[in-house]
Amino acid sequence: MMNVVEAALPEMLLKEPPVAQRLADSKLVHIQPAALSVHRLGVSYAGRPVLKDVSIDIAAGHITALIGPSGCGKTTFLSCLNRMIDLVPGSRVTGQVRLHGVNVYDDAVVPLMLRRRVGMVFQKPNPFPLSIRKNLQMPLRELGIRSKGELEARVEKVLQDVGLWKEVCDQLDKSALALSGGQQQRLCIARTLALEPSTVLLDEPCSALDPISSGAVEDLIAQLRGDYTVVVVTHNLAQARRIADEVALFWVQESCGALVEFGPTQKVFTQPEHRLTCEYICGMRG
Ligand SMILES: Nc1ncnc2c1ncn2[C@@H]1O[C@H](COP(=O)(O)OP(=O)(O)OP(=O)(O)O)[C@@H](O)[C@H]1O
Repeated sequence: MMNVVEAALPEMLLKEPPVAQRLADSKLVHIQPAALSVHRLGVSYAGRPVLKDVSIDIAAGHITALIGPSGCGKTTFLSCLNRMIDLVPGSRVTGQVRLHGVNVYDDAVVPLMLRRRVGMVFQKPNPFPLSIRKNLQMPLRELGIRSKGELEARVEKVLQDVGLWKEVCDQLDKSALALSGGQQQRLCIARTLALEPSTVLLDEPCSALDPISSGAVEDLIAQLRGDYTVVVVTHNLAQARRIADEVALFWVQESCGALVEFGPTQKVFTQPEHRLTCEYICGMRG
């Protein structure tokens, strides 16, 4: 289901209306069932290939988990989806990533605009060293919201959305760094959601947290289903099984990361097609 923001997405990603018009005219912009369509993606760092020939369709509104042993290219894959990879010196990307039909590597796409639509949350919570309120007002101001009343209402809304409002409503002017790790991570997710993304990328969002905080963040991720397209890297297979609609297993093959298996979670965990998947989920490999 497309919301208004997604419907306007291609234009918002592009620098100039004439380019958007040209793409629309050439029928390159059209709605696809997949939110993200990755075709023959390859990545190298300083000439060393680390990911090869990955093709995958990520369904809109679903949660897709990326699993696999350390170094198989999960983070690299994730960072191609919103072009965070552009920030790594010496990185080179080949192939295509299409977001609702738009090639995100098109020259006309503005990476900063893309990253608003495709937000990212990292392993270690990274709130700004500012108050809780300011952490959220900053992205809201980026959206052009200036009215004090609207800013207050939006701050409350995103905190409600991540289940933090009751915990922090009487301490909004306290430093975000004084929150627990789990609260900081939920605040970082709130900060990402404040920019009204269509897609949220999460790179091992629970692995730096204690079990209780991890559970709270996991519950929050599960609640994003339907409203956002979510791609999450996790080493926690039980977590992938609990929250993901689809699972992608990556592996290092011939010294380079590759996609081994991709499919519905239930199928990957109970009837895997590949021996490596079977061995990995049974704990015999990886
Ligand atoms: N900035 C970089 N410069 C050079 N090589 C890199 C860089 N980032 C990652 N790599 C290499 O690319 C390969 C894939 O790394 P990546 O972090 O994507 O794997 P991963 O599956 O996410 O690993 P982990 O589960 O340990 O986080 C590894 O061999 C890694 O050493």
